[in-house]
Amino acid sequence: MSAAMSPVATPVRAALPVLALCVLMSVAVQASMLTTPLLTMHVFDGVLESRNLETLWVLAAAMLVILLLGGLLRHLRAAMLAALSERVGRKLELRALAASVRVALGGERAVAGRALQDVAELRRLLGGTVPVDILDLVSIPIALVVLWMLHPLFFVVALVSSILQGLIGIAADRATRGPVQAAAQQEGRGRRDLSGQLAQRELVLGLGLLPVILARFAPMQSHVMADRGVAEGRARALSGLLQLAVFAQQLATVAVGVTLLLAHAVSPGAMIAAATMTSLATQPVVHLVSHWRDWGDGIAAAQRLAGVVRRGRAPDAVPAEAGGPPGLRIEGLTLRPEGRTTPLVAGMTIDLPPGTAWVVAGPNGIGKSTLLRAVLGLAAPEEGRVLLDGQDTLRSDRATLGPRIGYLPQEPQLLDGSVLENVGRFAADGTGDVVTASRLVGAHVAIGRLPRGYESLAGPDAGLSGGQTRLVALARAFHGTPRLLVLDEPEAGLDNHGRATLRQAVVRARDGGAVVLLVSHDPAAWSDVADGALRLAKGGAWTQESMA
Ligand SMILES: Nc1ncnc2c1ncn2[C@@H]1O[C@H](COP(=O)(O)OP(=O)(O)OP(=O)(O)O)[C@@H](O)[C@H]1O
Repeated sequence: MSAAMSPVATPVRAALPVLALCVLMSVAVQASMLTTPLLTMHVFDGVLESRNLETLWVLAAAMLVILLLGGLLRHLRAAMLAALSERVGRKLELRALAASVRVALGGERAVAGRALQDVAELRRLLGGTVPVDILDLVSIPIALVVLWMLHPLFFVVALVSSILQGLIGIAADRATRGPVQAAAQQEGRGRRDLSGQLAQRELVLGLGLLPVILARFAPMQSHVMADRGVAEGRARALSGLLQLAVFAQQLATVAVGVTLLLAHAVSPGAMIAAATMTSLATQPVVHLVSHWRDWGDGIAAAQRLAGVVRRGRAPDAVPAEAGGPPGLRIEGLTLRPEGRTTPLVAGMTIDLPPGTAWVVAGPNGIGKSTLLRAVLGLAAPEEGRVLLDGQDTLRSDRATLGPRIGYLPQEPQLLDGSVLENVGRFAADGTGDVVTASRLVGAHVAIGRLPRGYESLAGPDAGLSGGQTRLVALARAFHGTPRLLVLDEPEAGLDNHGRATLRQAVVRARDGGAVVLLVSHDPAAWSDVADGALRLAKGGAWTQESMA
């Protein structure tokens, strides 16, 4: 398996012992199936000649027992493969989700949904008939050995046919994979665009945009159908070719058998056994080719997942630097998001000690929010690093760093759960802390007015107003005693009283030893609270100004 597939290969590697057992079971299952033609041969050659019915019954009973055992093993193997696919699927799901959340930071918001669909696709593939068919391919070498023992010419016919069928299988993969992948990509893109646009339901209906959006979706769907049609056509043609190859093999085996029989080189039983064995051994190849769509979609899903997991790999966490400066150190930071020629921030180096507050200022679109995200370790810089109390925020264990940070994004959102859980960051206890944080930012009264107070539901579909959402999110930012408080335009939507309360909350956090960084379009209004301003300008220029 290639390096690109390694994120998928790793959980599969962990399952190797079980897979090895499944291979052994497959050998036994196939051997049991291939025993039948051999016993039939004995019936033909031995029983018919000796007319000994007792031998016939013994052979029949032996055949029955072997077939029953084979069936039992087949059943056991199916159960083991199902459990294995479930386990691999669960591991993949967690990896894919964690990675897709990190990929989504770069702006690909729908990536998590797609990744989950891909895991489901892969689960279907692993839990379906394809792994069984692949394992059953062991029938081919077993049959080849037995055919060699019956007569080398049977072996040659089977070998040539197996190679031919294998080549047809590979051709089927090559011919169908491209169009299947193209169709899946188009479909994914189209669905993402459509669901993104339809999420703005009021806008879409209000402005009468639905017909336009659906009209744009239709041609994309027909491209998908066309790609799938091409793949289906090719697969049908190759499947027909495969059937032909199987018939040709059976005919060749019978022809060789009759020739050898006439030359007294084999017995009639051996000829029948060779023909039956040949068709049994080719069954898994025929199945694999006829299930082209399953493995085509599955492989495409695995490749997409591998891409997401690779792109979303968390940077290796490094321990905090012993003797690192307390507070926030921004060291040689250059930010240049993908696709930009000029940096948003160039070579920023500053120390912001604990117990200080700073306003980040600059015109619209200059890079203020991006700087805050880089400080939090959410956006990777082109150069430089950010240390919070000596801990690199990008290369850190987020579960440890998270509780030390308070963050109000520019467009705050709440997660599905109660207001209490949202403010308290889903910690098991700490109602007191939640109320303290809510009081501090002036959210307590507004929360009290909600139908179920702190137990009211929050989250995207809970129906909280924009103002209520901002207040709850502000309380969440101040919850606990964050060492770093990052607030992106915290005054937005607040009235004069709200602003005054927010100011007091910032003073409390600052005096409690936090470093506060806040974006404001009116830095002068913070002059009595902030120690200074970081001003961003065009081309990555920046200045640090004192407000004292
Ligand atoms: N991940 C990214 N990929 C590409 N471009 C990005 C990325 N992140 C930010 N940008 C671009 O960087 C620029 C600065 O955006 P940012 O939101 O940081 O500005 P801002 O100063 O906070 O703006 P505003 O005051 O309007 O909120 C924008 O042009 C934005 O499109």
